[in-house]
Amino acid sequence: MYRVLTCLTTEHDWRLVVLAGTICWLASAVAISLFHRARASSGRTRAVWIGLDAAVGGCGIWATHFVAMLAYDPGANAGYSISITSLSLVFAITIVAIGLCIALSSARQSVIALGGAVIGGGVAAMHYTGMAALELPAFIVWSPGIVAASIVFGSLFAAMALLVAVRRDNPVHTVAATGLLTVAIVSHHFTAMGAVTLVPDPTLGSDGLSISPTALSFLTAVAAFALLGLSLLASMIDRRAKSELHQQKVLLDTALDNMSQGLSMFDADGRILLYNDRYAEMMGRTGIDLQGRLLLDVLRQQKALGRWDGDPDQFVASVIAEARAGNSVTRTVSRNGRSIRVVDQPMKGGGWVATFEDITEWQAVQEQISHMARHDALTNLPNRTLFREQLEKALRLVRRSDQLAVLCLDLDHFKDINDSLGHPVGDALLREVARRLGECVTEHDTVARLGGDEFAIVQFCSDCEPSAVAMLASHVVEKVSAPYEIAGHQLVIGVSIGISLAPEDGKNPDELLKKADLALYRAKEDGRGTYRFFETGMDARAQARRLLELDLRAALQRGEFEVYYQPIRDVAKDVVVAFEALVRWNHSLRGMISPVNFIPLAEETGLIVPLGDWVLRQACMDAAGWSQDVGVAVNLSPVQFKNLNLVASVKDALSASGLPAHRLELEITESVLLQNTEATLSVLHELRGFGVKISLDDFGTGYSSLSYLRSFPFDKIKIDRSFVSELATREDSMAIVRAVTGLGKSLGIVTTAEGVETDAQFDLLRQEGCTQAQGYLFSRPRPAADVENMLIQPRQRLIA
Ligand SMILES: Nc1nc2c(ncn2[C@@H]2O[C@H](COP(=O)(O)O[C@H]3[C@@H](O)[C@H](n4cnc5c(=O)[nH]c(N)nc54)O[C@@H]3COP(=O)(O)O)[C@@H](O)[C@H]2O)c(=O)[nH]1
Repeated sequence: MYRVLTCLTTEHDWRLVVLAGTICWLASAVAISLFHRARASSGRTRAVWIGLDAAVGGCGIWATHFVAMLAYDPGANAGYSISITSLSLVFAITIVAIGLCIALSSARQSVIALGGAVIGGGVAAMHYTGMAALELPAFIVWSPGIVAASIVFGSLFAAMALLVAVRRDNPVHTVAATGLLTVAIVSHHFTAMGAVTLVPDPTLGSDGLSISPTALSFLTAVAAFALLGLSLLASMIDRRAKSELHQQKVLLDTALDNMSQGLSMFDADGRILLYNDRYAEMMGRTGIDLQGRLLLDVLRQQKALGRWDGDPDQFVASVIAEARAGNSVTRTVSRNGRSIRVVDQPMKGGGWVATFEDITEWQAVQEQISHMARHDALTNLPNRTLFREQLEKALRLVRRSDQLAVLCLDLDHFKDINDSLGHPVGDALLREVARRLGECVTEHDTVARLGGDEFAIVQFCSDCEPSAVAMLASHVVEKVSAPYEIAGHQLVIGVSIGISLAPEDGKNPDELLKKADLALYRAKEDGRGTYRFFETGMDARAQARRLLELDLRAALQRGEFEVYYQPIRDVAKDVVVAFEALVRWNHSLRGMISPVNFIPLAEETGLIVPLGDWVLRQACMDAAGWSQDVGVAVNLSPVQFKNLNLVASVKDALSASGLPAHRLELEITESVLLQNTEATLSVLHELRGFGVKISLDDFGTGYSSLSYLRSFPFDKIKIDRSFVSELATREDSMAIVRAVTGLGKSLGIVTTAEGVETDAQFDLLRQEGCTQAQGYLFSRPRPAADVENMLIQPRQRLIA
């Protein structure tokens, strides 16, 4: 130890020692920093960092040595062999590289310490080779103990330096590791120098290929500083780039971890490069290490655990092929009862990015929307759209031995129930009808609600009896017609059914529905509450109906209508007190057409409005010219009440004819009061307000006739002829007539019996105190020209 200190204090120039120490510190700082870079990277990048670190470290050690040698005064002129000096540099770089490789090969402390010790060995190898390059007129005698100590110091401190460096890549540890590595090099050098004893020998000297210590040291110092400076700069740039990269990674991780979607990125071989937790969670891959693994391995593992049931090889091969072809693929998979939409988007270089979205709720909403678009909200039955689809499907499947029938259903007089009892009752009734229809069919059949009170059934039946459709239809009629108990009301409703059959009646939905509709129309015409199959003639009837409609429009223009009058007599006085105006159609080709054959069509088409207007004007005009001031009764259709001009039309008819308002009676049926009651009552009050009389026609045939009497102060009740015709034969009819006439008397309302055909009926009506009578007994409806005759010939039947 004393020898080492003596060498340091007496044989070295301190200024150069400080320079050597500075170079050594810088070289150590750069070497530690590059060591950190090498540790933070992998593969080829790591190899580059190791190479650079070895070069910098080796050069640093080498430069330190030769600057320190400049500080050494051996007492004689010295030179350095170029070849051995160069060899010492190669030793320094190579052995430092080996030490670094060892230290970076494992995370174990012992291996890292070994790597550090090898680096210390490299320092020693360089030093003693460098000393061998020294050319002096003397030879060196080495002190073995001190040589050994120098090697131990170098290796020990270098090992410690790496152990500190790997603890953490922060300034404190970096400075500590740098200090330890500096100590390793410096302690080794000066200890080794202490082992030297020079024995003068004038025969020894330079071989002429040596460089002077001053020149070598200067060049070494400059080169070392330049190299170290550049390396330090490279390391700093790298550190900054790494730091930015790290920040970006943190941002990326934050974004990935907070995404509602799952995401994973694969290279061209299907290796997982990146993924977020949501991906692992959605695909049931939590708890397994996914980073850097091949998707194929992951899927095989999942399959082995029973968590994936596909063919991993086939699946991965197809995904890779699609990515290579540059195709974007979307598919929906099911995991843990959830639906996941997966989109594979190809990347440059053959890899792909996969996004995973949980679409379970979205799918449920879509299904709900689709269900709503194809089902009726009230009954949850298929609507018209779905019905057509199912009919089309059934038609595609139908074979020769199958039977396919389309049944169109219409509830009889549903509107009356809906209007009189309110929509909630109507809705409940429709729901109950739907339920009953469901009970009538099999799982092969479809029941649909086409709208309002229209339903339809497709009966699909393989190898069944031809009568199966008829059986179904009559079962439906029976079932639907059974009484209902809804919101405290006892209701009865009938159903009419039209049936078409495939393929005989048609091969497409439109044809079949049209024909079932025609048959339905016939069922209604035939009294409702029944079913009818389509027959060829029905087409012709429909055609005739269409022609009638066209004719009806033209008839108004051509003036083919005529008003007939039927007298209404006062029972007590036995005189005509009014005439009912009844329209007739004097068709140019078909002769006289009864209103029962065209009024319903006129109402359906809206033509009743201009026609009714015309009758009103004509009746007022005719009545104004009669010789006696008797009344004139005009029928108003419910459709006319929907027309906002009704009051104005009545006023116009009166003012145009000059007929006093009190002579005009307007007859309305109960169905008028069923529709939009408030507005209807206000029109009735307005009409009555200027003196027109209002009569309630066909009394007793509706749902709640009595209640209508409370809703409006009618001037007259007309007892329906269905009661009058059975007056003499049915006690209940008699009771009804008695009740109505009694009611009229007590309310001060005139009662008119319609359809009086016999003296017996007339006598009974007189006995019951009925105010007025009308019917064939007195006269059939007659042309206007016969009115005067009817006025002067009381109770005499006029031959029609
Ligand atoms: N909105 C309008 N409706 C009108 C108009 N003109 C007629 N009608 C309605 O058409 C239905 C059929 O009328 P019509 O064939 O004229 O039959 C009337 C009488 O002929 C018939 N009647 C009269 N007495 C008897 C009888 O003794 N026996 C018997 N079998 N039938 C008889 O009754 C019809 C009159 O009924 P009502 O109107 O209820 O008083 C009919 O509903 C007419 O209302 C019109 O211009 N507008």
